[in-house]
Amino acid sequence: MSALRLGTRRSQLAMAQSRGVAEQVTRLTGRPVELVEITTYGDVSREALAQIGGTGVFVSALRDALLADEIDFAVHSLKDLPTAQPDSLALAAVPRRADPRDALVARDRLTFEKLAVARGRARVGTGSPRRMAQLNAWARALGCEIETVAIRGNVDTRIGYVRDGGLDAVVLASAGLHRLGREGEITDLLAPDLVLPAPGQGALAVECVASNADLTAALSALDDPHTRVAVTAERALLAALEAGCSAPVGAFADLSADGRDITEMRLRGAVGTPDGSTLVQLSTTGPVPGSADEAAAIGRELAEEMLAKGAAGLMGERAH
Ligand SMILES: NCc1[nH]cc(CCC(=O)O)c1CC(=O)O
Repeated sequence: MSALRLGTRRSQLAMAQSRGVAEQVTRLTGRPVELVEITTYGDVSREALAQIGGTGVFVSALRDALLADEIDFAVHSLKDLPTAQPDSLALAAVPRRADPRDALVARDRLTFEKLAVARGRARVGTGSPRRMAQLNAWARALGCEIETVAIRGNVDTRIGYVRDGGLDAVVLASAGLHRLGREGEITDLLAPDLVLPAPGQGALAVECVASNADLTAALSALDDPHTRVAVTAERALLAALEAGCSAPVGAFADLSADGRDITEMRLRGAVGTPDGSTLVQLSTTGPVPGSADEAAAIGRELAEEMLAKGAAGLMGERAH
């Protein structure tokens, strides 16, 4: 059988994610998979992610390769995927989500609280307005101030800022550190009560052309329906706020189990100013939605409530 061509970015994280999905595809479908490396604008640009638009920069080159039939399928970090799905491409699978939380990598193995109170204005590296807003709000609640410093670069580069003493800490997605085998660097996992992750954080998206029904069906073997429902609600919230992945929006849907059965979904959303002076945070709990459409409706409803509480004014420039 001919190998399926899996397009992947060249970064260590993308390669790790793609290798993991390739193994799963081979295990579940019996088809061999070969990796095809693609360079994206997000990988070569030195501009701050927020300035080049954030939404979609890592994704569009892989999608172009799909539509040009240079590859058969692609794996994206779901949080980097624009909320509008093009008709020509199918989101064939959302595999079971890894840890959705943000992780702190701090000097002297400090937690966020210890770091924030340890000295005046701890320097915390993150380029994400969402993380800035919530970390600054948390510091304010502790009666301290931190200095958030915009950084970019791969995981090694970011951790390097702490190693060389330039920063007191950096914040990264726990899932990414786990996928790279760097989870030992984590000194604190940030509770979603205090720092809501980005919509879709920790989840992957497996995409192929919509016209390839056989491949779409084969890849759907990797789909985790609970993860799909949760991230659908989170992304619908983001879309209804008309915000992009570089907006200061956090969203997290957790499904709670009653014994073996998953019965309830709680969706939380947050939007704030990067300085943390204002934060709108709302949540809703109800029965687990029975379909993606129902999940999306819950996300949109919560977004409407957030907008009614002033969320729009907190998002600054609308991304796309
Ligand atoms: N924006 C870059 C990005 N996209 C996905 C991840 C991590 C893995 C994930 O969230 O699934 C990261 C790095 C980070 O936020 O630390």
